Amino acid sequence: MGEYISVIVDLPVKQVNKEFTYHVPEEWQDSVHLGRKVIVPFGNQKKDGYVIAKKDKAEVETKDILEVADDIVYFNQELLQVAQWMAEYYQCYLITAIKAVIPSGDLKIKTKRVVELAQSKSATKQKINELKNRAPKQAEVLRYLVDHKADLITTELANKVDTSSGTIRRLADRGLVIYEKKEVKRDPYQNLDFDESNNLDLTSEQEQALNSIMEAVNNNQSQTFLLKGVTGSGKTEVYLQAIDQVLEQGQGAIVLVPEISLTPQTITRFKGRFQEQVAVLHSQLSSGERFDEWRRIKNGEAKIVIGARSAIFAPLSDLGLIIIDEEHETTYKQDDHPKYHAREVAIYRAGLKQAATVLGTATPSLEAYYRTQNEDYQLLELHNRIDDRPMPEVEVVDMREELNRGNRTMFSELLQEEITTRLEEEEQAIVFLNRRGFSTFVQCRKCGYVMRCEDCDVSLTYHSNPPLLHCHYCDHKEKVPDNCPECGSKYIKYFGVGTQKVEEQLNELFPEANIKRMDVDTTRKKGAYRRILSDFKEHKIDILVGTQMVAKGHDFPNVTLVGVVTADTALNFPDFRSSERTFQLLTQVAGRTGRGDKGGEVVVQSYTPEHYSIQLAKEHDYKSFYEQEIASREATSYPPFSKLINFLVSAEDEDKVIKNAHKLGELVRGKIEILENNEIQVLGPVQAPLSKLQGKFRWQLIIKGQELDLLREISDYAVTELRDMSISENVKVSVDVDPLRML
Ligand SMILES: Nc1ncnc2c1ncn2[C@@H]1O[C@H](COP(=O)(O)OP(=O)(O)OP(=O)(O)O)[C@@H](O)[C@H]1O
Ligand SMILES: [Zn+2]
Repeated sequence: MGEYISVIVDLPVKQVNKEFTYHVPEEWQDSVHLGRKVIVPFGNQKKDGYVIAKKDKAEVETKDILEVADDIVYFNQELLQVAQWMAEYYQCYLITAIKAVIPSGDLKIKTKRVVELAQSKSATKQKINELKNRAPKQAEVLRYLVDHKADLITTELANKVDTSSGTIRRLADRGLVIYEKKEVKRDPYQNLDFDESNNLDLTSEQEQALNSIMEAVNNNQSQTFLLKGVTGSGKTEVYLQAIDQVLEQGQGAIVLVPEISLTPQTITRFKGRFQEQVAVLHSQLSSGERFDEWRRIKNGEAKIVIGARSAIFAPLSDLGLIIIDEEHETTYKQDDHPKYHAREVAIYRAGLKQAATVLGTATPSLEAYYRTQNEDYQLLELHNRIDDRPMPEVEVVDMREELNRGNRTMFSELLQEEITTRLEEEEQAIVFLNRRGFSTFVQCRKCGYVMRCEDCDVSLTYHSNPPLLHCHYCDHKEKVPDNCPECGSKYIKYFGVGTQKVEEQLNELFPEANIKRMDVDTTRKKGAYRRILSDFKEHKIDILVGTQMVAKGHDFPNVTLVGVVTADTALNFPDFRSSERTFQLLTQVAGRTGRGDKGGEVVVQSYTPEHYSIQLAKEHDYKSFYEQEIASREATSYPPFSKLINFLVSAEDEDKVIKNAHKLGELVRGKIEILENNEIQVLGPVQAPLSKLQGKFRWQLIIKGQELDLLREISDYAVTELRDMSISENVKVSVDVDPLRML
């Protein structure tokens, strides 16, 4: 039985994107099965491969596998199905999808050599009596081992009884202790205390939401819910109690949060309720720590997984519930192959297991809310904040008028007044700006030349400490030139505002206040993020300045003011979702205030205050925003009224990129003609908005239509044809199904 196996070879190329059959020698036949990694002869090479099935016979002549790679079972049938679905839906190689699903990096089990008693306790006690006078230290060590179950290595044990390692060696020589290899679990949270928390009494809205979710869970229905709850309405408490009930039924749950919300506060809330049953997976863990958490999940020790996007692949055996918090966040979509969206993967996986999925947010993506309208998803709403706290008052300030009145600073009079009041009242404020650095571009005043990254077609951002120009796309850094590289003049000037400058100006205006900045630049060091947040919580900081990082997820009752320095940054992006992004971001950041009983206010500064995203965010009016936005999507037939595939053509040689992009366009249009379809639209090819990145020129092409299957057929055809042509050598064509960002 099962002499043969089907293997997916770890070589991401088109010709290899299929199953290969190998023979398994007798000695390995029991251990080699689905999910195991093997080493196989491939051509005249050795390659890794993953077993996706066992077979009794082979249709073709087969070779023997060379080796079994390790003793890890990387995936089961369920996760294989998820990978297969991803490969098909997002058009990538199966091996690429499989590798997204399994753990990567250092997959070694950490062990230590601990000292243990060689004989039974009663036998040892006898020896202690014999040794007591002759070798008192040796007796003490034995006594310690009788009394404690400690798993200590030699030096640790020697320390405990204040002796040297030699004592323990002598005991080993006498055959009284032995060394045992013991597994060590790397636990990234072992040094943290979690305050235990218990279920709160739910509000009636929370109760209703919970009941609907549990009805689906209890009936094994793979229903998707959209839990739309205003900021501070207690969505997290609903998740916690749903999970509690899922656990009681012996099932497990996955909770996805955006990487940026994976704050100590969030983890504490889950660990505080469920202790070591919670496993945490995110990119800041070492691969060893991640592997240990992965194994805790796999062997059933941890039944709740909280993590960023890729935690959707956690190897839980009996999945009952998936929660996706802040469902609208773009980080749920992966930028590299497989370019999956965690929400779609979640819904697929939940379908396999008859599990329920809950998408939670205050500002649903248009796609998700649309799906509640046609009853694909079930809508659950929390209209009110906990304790009926009012939504924060939002003031929109027209910065053009400020300038007319002679205010040349970046802060409106209103914002300055409000900050002053907060400081007097000993309350706290958050000041938000979605751009880091000091000045966002540097320009010669004489000739107008803007300093740009050589490898990316973007302007360089000036950072003040140390004074360097940074590329935010490739992390290249360079000195600020004394003279303009173009015309040689000395009139180099700094324009645009970043968080560093905001911090500096706030320090000038409010010298007595304690001001801290939180963005990528101040949180690089391990633990920095946690420290800033805990300082803010303990009110060691009065004003927290920052990017997205300050905008999301936090629950600080003493924050009574949020200032948005400019609301317009996202609006100017060339993307059909820019209004949606702006509305979401403003609503989220506004939601960080008024969470305690002191109320809260928001000051939003803008140069386009009349824009509906800003006006409706001010009114906390999602419904009107949705209606206005969905109408414009329908008129232009953008998602959710169509499906998109984006092709990105890139290479170091610009001419080649242009040629290939046009050829791709021809192939796509030709195929559409053959299909006699006049509904599918082709947009482009055009130069991508980010026209050069890390030394590569970029063009793009979008196809848009009702039926994704048709779009995929076109894409498959065009990409394969192009790949076979000689002009495409050294050119990369990357396919993105359901693209979220089109830069
Ligand atoms: N039923 C309840 N009774 C009392 N307090 C509650 C209840 N539910 C939640 N809370 C508290 O209300 C606060 C806000 O809740 P929570 O953070 O869960 O809201 P949220 O909807 O997830 O917020 P956001 O989307 O803004 O991050 C928290 O401090 C939470 O502990
Ligand atoms: Zn660059």
